[in-house]
Amino acid sequence: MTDATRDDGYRILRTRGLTMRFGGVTAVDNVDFDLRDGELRCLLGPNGAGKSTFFKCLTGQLVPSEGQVLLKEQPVTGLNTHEIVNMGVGIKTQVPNVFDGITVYENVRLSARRKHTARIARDVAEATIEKCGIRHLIRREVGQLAHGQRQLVELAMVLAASPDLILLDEPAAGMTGDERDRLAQLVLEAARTAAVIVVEHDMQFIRQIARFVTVFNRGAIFREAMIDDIMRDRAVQEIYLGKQADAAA
Ligand SMILES: Nc1ncnc2c1ncn2[C@@H]1O[C@H](COP(=O)(O)OP(=O)(O)OP(=O)(O)O)[C@@H](O)[C@H]1O
Repeated sequence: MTDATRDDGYRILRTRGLTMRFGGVTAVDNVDFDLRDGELRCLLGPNGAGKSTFFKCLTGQLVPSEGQVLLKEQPVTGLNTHEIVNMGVGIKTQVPNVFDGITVYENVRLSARRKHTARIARDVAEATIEKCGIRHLIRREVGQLAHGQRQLVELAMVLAASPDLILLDEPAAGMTGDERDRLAQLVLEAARTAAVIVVEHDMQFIRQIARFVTVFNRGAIFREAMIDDIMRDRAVQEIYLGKQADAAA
C-alpha cells in the first residue's frame, strides 16, 4: 500500500449499514466496516458476536437483510460466492472447500487456472505447494488428509489464484502447533501483496499475526484498535468474560 492509496480514501472493502436478521435475532446490526488496500485485519469477539455471519455476508454465502457490501468500490450485495471469487477474492470458509477425490496438486493447479494459463498454472501450483509446506502430500488424494492438512491445501488453493483480497474464516481450526505456525507465516506473507481478513478464535494464532483488529459484540463493532491495546482493554475483557460466565451458568 502506498501513501497515495491511504490518502485518497480507497478502500478495497466497505460495508454500510450491513444488517443480517434470522427471524427475531439480529446477528449483524448496522455495521459500517472499512478495509484499506493491503491491510491485514483480524475479526475477534465472543461466541455469537456475529463474526461468522458478517463474514458470510462478505463472501456471498448470505444475502444481508439490509445495507451494502462494496468491493473495490462496486456494490456486490446479493452476488454469489462464485461471482465474488471472480472479482479477485480468495475465500476460505469454515468448511474446507476442496475436491476430495483428486490430488493435492490437482486441487491447487485447478485453482491457479482461474488466473493463469495452463503452463503458468502448473508452475504456480508447484511453487505454492512448496511455500505452504505440503510438498510431501502432493500426490495424495485430499479426501485422505487430516483436517489441518486440508486447511493448508485450501489455503494453497486460495493463494494460487493470486487474489487481491483474502477472506479466511477460522483457518487455524484443527491444526497442529507446527501447522498453525506455518499458517501464520503464510498469512503474513500473503498480506504483503493482498488485503486479508481473518476471523479466528485461536488466541495464540491471533497473537502471531494480528495488527489492527475489529472486535464484534452483539452483532455490532465494539472496538477497533491495535491488538496490544485490545488485549489491555478492560471492556473487551469483560465481554469475553461475560460470555464465559454465561456458558458456565
Ligand atoms: N442460520 C442461522 N439461523 C439462526 N440464527 C443464526 C444463524 N446463524 C447465526 N445465527 C445467530 O446469529 C448470532 C451470531 O452468530 P455468529 O455465528 O455469526 O457468531 P460468531 O461471532 O461467529 O460466533 P462463533 O465465534 O461462536 O462462531 C448468534 O446468536 C447465532 O445463534
